Amino acid sequence: MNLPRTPSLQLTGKRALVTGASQGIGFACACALAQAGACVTLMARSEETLNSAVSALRAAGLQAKGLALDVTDHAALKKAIEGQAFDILVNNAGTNRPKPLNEITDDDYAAVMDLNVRSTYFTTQTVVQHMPAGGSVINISSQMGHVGAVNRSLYCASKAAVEGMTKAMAVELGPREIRVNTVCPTFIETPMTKPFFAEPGFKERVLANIPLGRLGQIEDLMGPVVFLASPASALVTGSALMVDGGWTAH
Ligand SMILES: NC(=O)C1=CN([C@@H]2O[C@H](COP(=O)(O)OP(=O)(O)OC[C@H]3O[C@@H](n4cnc5c(N)ncnc54)[C@H](OP(=O)(O)O)[C@@H]3O)[C@@H](O)[C@H]2O)C=CC1
Ligand SMILES: O=C(CO)[C@@H](O)[C@H](O)[C@@H](O)C(=O)O
Repeated sequence: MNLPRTPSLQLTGKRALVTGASQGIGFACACALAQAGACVTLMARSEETLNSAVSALRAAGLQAKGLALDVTDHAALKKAIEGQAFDILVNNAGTNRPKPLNEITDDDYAAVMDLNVRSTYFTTQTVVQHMPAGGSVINISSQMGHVGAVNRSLYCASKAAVEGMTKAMAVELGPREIRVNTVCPTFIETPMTKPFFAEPGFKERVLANIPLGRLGQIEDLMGPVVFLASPASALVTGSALMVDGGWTAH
């Protein structure tokens, strides 16, 4: 009797692009994909931080390239990756400006929506033009795309928009055998969230909502990203993979 076989999690020969990859969650995603065998292009604005990240991967014997670019500048993105095909796209670059609803300005709105929503939308539009069948788009959303939180109306709106575009793009790109999914982390201490963790009582309030009883770590995203990039998730599209310790389960 032939036993069914677990599809491979290996990404050897695959080309991946990760936005916001010089630190935090994006860096962990880039490491995960490279450790699974992919050749990874890491994108971020600061050339210095990006070079350190790329050097760290290369020093570990992994295949990595750097692309110093502002991901909100589509024209520059289009030009930089012209003629290149990627099998995997991780839209990770994102930001947050937590404030009460009545203090959010037009500038806050534009900054958060521009990076979290508009750049995710148009980076995907650009990259999928040359993405082959079997390709995978992974949007780093958040548990906040599924629940509300005080002072997070703008961020929650942006991540809910990412959830919406993910489903619609999954439907539209399905016939080309391109899958589109989100990964939704809970709170993880990174350069973005460090100032929030410094607020008195913040960590305790976060932990009170996580049934598994601990904060996330960047390593918690690595398995989910490799899974969604690989044939192990071949029939998974339009879905949200919660990496939230159970926050949204209650
Ligand atoms: N940390 C957390 O608790 C959680 C984070 N998330 C999401 O994960 C993603 C990453 O978050 P996190 O790692 O914390 O963020 P960080 O701020 O620590 O890292 C952001 C990365 O994105 C890059 N970046 C920022 N703006 C741009 C831009 N305009 N163009 C290109 N690159 C850019 C930064 O480099 P540079 O500044 O040099 O461009 C950096 O590499 C975000 O989408 C966030 O919403 C989701 C849930 C939880
Ligand atoms: O998405 C997140 C948690 O799921 C975090 O990035 C937070 O929203 C953080 O940015 C915050 O608002 O404190």
